[in-house]
Amino acid sequence: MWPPGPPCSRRGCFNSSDCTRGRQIPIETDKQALRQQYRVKRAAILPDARRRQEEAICAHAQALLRALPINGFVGLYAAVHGEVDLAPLAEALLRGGASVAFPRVEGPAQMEFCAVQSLADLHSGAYGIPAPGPRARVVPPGEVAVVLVPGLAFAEDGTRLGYGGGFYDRYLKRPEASSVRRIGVCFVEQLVAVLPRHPHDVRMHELLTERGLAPCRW
Ligand SMILES: Nc1nc2c(c(=O)[nH]1)N(C=O)[C@@H](CNc1ccc(C(=O)N[C@@H](CCC(=O)O)C(=O)O)cc1)CN2
Ligand SMILES: Nc1ncnc2c1ncn2[C@@H]1O[C@H](COP(=O)(O)OP(=O)(O)OP(=O)(O)O)[C@@H](O)[C@H]1O
Repeated sequence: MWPPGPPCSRRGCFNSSDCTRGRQIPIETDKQALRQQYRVKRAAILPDARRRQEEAICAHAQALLRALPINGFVGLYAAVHGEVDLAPLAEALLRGGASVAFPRVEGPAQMEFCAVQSLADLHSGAYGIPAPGPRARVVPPGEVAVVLVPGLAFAEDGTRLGYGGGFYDRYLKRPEASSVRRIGVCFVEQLVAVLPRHPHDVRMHELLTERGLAPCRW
């Protein structure tokens, strides 16, 4: 910056007043800025590339789930706001007779996974997201074998940035959910080296992108 503005207020720092060295940025502000940044990044993926990437992600997921002896439910999600659309995977799993569950927001702080037999069982729910209706059976977390988790961004260590409701964190922190295999799902554009992490943030075991499944290093 020229001419130089007022000096940085930090003692011993000779930079100008827009210097960010040594400033304690609150973690929430940081997350909000990152949410906006990754919403924009995800929206910038062109339709053709997105279709190819989603096809690859669904194919990797299907191969993975076919190879697993799954006794229990696969927790999916109904994509919104440009999340990776797993509908073809959901259709294939349901056709193959797998037990499939989708999240339903139960209140300001709680989410449950509920059993569905068909994608037609999903109706507009909280936040306008398609969700199982009120009569759908709640699957106890202990019966959920694996959950595919959407996010705005994921870090290499499995830290996830969601929309800020804390629903997945609260769900996955429940002691009955401790054995659920947690797989974050995103496009490679949403991968980041590090993300801010709160003590309540529950990390993913693996990340699934169009490149395949990668374990998270904790
Ligand atoms: N597909 C999907 N289903 C899901 C979630 C999710 O992240 N994705 N959830 C995960 O927790 C739960 C719903 N949680 C949500 C929490 C906050 C907002 C929210 O505040 N949305 C903003 C806009 C977000 C954006 O445009 O990026 C809003 O409505 O103003 C939405 C959903 C359950 N179902
Ligand atoms: N286990 C928990 N117990 C109590 N509060 C929690 C817990 N997990 C998250 N929260 C609350 O939820 C809020 C949002 O958390 P965070 O910013 O990590 O959301 P997110 O993971 O991005 O959102 P989402 O899971 O809905 O996509 C936090 O400010 C925190 O108060």
